[in-house]
Amino acid sequence: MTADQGSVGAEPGVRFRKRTVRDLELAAGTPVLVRADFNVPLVDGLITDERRIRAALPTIEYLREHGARLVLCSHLGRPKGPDPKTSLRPVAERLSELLGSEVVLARDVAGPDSRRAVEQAAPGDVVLLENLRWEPGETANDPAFAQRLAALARAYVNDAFGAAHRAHASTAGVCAFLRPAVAGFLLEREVTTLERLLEDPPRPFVVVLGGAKVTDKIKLIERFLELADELLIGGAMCFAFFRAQGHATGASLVEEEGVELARRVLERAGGTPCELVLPRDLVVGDRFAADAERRELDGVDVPDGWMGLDIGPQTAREYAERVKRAGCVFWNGPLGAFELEPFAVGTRALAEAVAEAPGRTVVGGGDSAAALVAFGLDTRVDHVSTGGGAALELLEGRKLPGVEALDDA
Ligand SMILES: Nc1ncnc2c1ncn2[C@@H]1O[C@H](COP(=O)(O)OP(=O)(O)O)[C@@H](O)[C@H]1O
Ligand SMILES: O=C(OP(=O)(O)O)[C@H](O)COP(=O)(O)O
Repeated sequence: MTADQGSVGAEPGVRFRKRTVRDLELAAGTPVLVRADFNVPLVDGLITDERRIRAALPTIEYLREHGARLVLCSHLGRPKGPDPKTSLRPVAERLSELLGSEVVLARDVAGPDSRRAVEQAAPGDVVLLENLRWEPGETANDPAFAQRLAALARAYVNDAFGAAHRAHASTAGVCAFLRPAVAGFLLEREVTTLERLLEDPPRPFVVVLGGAKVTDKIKLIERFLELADELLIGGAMCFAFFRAQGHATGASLVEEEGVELARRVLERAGGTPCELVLPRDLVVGDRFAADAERRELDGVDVPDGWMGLDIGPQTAREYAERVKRAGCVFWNGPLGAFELEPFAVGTRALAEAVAEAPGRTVVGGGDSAAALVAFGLDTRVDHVSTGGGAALELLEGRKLPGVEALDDA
């Protein structure tokens, strides 16, 4: 419906169990270590999607206004050690522009240059450490590295929702050495928005799941069969269901391991309050390519030599209608091979329906968020999560180490 990416605070009606930046008592110049998720996509050194940087601004601005010295840190990519290609310099430059003041990029990760930069910073200044993953102690959650990070500041704020499912030195280990340890506004918003889907969703609650693999999403499917009113399935994942039902799947991407899981889901769905909905028609191609021959099938039996690459027009219309009637919609995973223009129609129709839906709309990160951005519709959804894996783990009911480590409210 409308964008709330800039809004801060817990989702109304949901209590956040952790202390937040609002609970910090900050004297002028207090150094605060802020873990953000600036893991943004880069092409030739240029940031192609800056939503994660913008989403961190409310916490950064709040701390600056309260006179803190900010010590920002993040990972970028999965480097095995220091590598200029994964430097946070492009992030420091973009953040400087967005804040309208210089962000000093330290040359190391909590080493002598970081310490010097923090010492020289004035109240309201921002220092960004280099890529946390240049240090092996980060992913190993090494206490010695966590202690080095902690020594840079007198309070810790975690605002890195996208990395909250990682038990790393900067997301979890550091809290053993640095208190208070509180959540930033983004982390609070993400957790409470997603938890509300599990606790008290406006009804009817319609969930749309797509993507490649049933095995990736099986826990989510099982959870939503108990919680949602309607569960609409799309993407290559539906071929495991069709195979389990005995339909021909041609050359479609079928995950063998997923077929048995899909069979179990189909058996269980009858005994739940949720309506499980599969596509009624499909678009097929003669190969996985943008210039493939494209055909619309009136049904779901895929002929030999063809592969299902999108939901068909009847299914797209039906899913759009269900989404528009929903009190609340959660969408994760594209409904077809949306990177290939001829097979993006179903995913685009769903994205448009989510944008137009009058109910509450929440989109998980990953490819569905990328699709929304590509279609220019991301600002018309109530909440687009900045986390892919983190959002799914939270919705599966798993505890996020980056949240658990913080001070209880
Ligand atoms: N019918 C299909 N055939 C082949 N690939 C598909 C099909 N539907 C979706 N995909 C692919 O699935 C990928 C996304 O799957 P996944 O990573 O599970 O989603 P997400 O990142 O949203 O969780 C996309 O690259 C998309 O091209
Ligand atoms: O981009 C991220 O994950 P996501 O693609 O699941 O949203 C996070 O920054 C976590 O990165 P990681 O999966 O390398 O730990």
